[in-house]
Formats: sequence, C-alpha cells, structure tokens
Amino acid sequence: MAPKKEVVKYLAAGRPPTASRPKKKGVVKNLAAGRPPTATKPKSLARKTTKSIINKLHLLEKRKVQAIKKGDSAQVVAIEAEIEALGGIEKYQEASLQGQRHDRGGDSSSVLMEWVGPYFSSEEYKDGRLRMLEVGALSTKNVCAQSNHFDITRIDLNSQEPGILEQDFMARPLPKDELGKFDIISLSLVLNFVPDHKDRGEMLVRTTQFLTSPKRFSGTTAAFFPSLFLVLPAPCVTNSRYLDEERLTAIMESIGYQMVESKTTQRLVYYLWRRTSDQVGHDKPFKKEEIRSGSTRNNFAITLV
Ligand SMILES: C[S@@+](CC[C@H](N)C(=O)[O-])C[C@H]1O[C@@H](n2cnc3c(N)ncnc32)[C@H](O)[C@@H]1O
Repeated sequence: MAPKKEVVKYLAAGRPPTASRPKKKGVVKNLAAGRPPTATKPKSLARKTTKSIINKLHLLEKRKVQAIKKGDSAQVVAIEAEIEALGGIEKYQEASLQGQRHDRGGDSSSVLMEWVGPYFSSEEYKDGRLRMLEVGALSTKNVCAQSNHFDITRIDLNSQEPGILEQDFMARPLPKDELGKFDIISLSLVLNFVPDHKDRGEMLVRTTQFLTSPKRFSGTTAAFFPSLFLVLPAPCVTNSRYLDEERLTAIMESIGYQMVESKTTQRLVYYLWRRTSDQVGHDKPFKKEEIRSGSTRNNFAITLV
C-alpha cells in the first residue's frame, strides 16, 4: 500500500511511519495478526512483548530524529527500514490496544469519566453534550464514548476505524470560530509518541488553540472545562532527568492551564488541566535542563522555546 500524501509529509518530518508493511507469512505468526477489534475479544500479545515493541519503536523514532538533525540520510533510511521490519505504527497501535485491556490497566478514559462525573450529575448538565477532540484515537468504543455524554471527533495518524479521521493534529486546520472548538481534548499516550521535546511543547501549546474560551463556562462546568486530559507513561514524569510534576505544572501554567486533577499509577500518570485564559503561546521559555541526576533516569523532556 502506497503511503498517503499526509503520511509522506509526516515521514519527512521525522515522525512515525504509517505505511503498512505487507504481511509476510511467518513473521507475525506468533503475534496477534492484524488489529484486534475492540468489540470482540482482543488477540493477546504478551505484556512483555507489547512493552518491548513500544520501547523499540520509540527508540528508533528518537534515533531517526537525531539522524535527520545530522542530515545523515543513509542512517534515516536504515532506521526507517528497521521500523518497517518491526511492523511500524500498525504494530505499535496493536501493542497499545493491548495495553487498554481491562486486565492491563484498562482504557485511560475511564479515569476522565470518574473525574468529570460530578459535572454530569449536576443540574447544569441539562445543557447538553460536550464536544471532545480525541487525538490519537485507537478505538471508537472507549469508556468516554460509551458514556454518551460527549460528541467526539477522533483523529489519528493511522486510522484504525471509519469513525477515526486520519489526520495529524499538528496539521489540523485551526478552528475559525468558537463553533469549531472543543470543550475538552484528550491527549492520552500521544505526547510521549512525539520523538522531539520541542515538538512536544508545540503540541501542548497547539491544544489551547482548539479549546473554547473559559469565559463560556460558569459554575460546575467551569470547574472542569475547557480542559485537556493528558496521560503519559508514569516514568516520563516520575523518573525523568528533565521533567517532574513541578516542572510539568510550570510548563502548563505558562501556556494557560491549571491542574484540576491528577493521578499516578505504577504505569501511567493522568492529568486534567483546565484552560484558564484565552492566551495562546507561553509566557516564558523552558529549556532542556537537568533537574534530577542519576544513571537510572530517562531523558523524557518537554521544552518551550
Ligand atoms: C499509544 S497510542 C495511544 C492510544 C490511545 N489514545 C490510548 O490512550 O491508549 C498513540 C497514538 O497517537 C497517535 N498520534 C501520535 N501523534 C499524533 C498526531 N500528531 N496526530 C494524531 N495522532 C497522533 C499515533 O498514531 C498512535 O496511534
């Protein structure tokens, strides 16, 4: 299958490949072949296998960004071939879907539903459904979708279902007016997929441009919306050389967000950030600076330049 135009552009930008690899007999024999539909019982990849696929692909994406920065096109081609051989984004998404299984921690949107529950049982809710933009959607059947409380627009670089638009959030046209904006954006396990720390910062800033004005809301609604639901692998915040919760909070506050809820599990960190102003952009830069040392730390960073 030839990569679509959008995909080619994405590859050129040093981001994950979306072209699917022709399935060779024997190569995926022991892995769940194809994508597991969420409505039926998903085929199982061992927990260790899913973790290893995700880690390997993240590492390759990082190396690819470095090779692009160095202008080493031979290296870029070699890394792309390695990514392709591992199954590329399709294998990554398959592994991620396995991670959403109930017995592996479940779908992260269930945490969001717990947090915003008080709003849905308040008097104000009679006003109707909220508009959600789900970036990096792998399924149309997560807990949020099943709640029926949201009108959800779903996008992903590599759509897995007809209800998911194949689109790069960074290339999504900016809304022309309030009607084209959203009350909440879900960015669950997407930011860590972006290989470059500067691009991660840009992605966070960009979310503010798709959210409605906080002036639209009052009462209980204003306690939760407009907001960003952010989920990351826990070590990105708990064990990074360059990021901890204090630093993340400072970054978010500098782009106009305030933390409303947070939760840390062994695997993941979850946050609900409420947009507090109409500002776009950040009020001070955040460089890649070591804030904790130690040989067992990881290098996850978010910067605002
Ligand atoms: C690990 S999956 C996360 C899936 C799901 N949201 C979850 O919480 O399990 C990351 C997804 O983010 C998507 N993604 C990454 N960057 C994106 C971008 N700029 N625009 C749209 N989707 C993106 C990838 O294609 C991938 O399917």
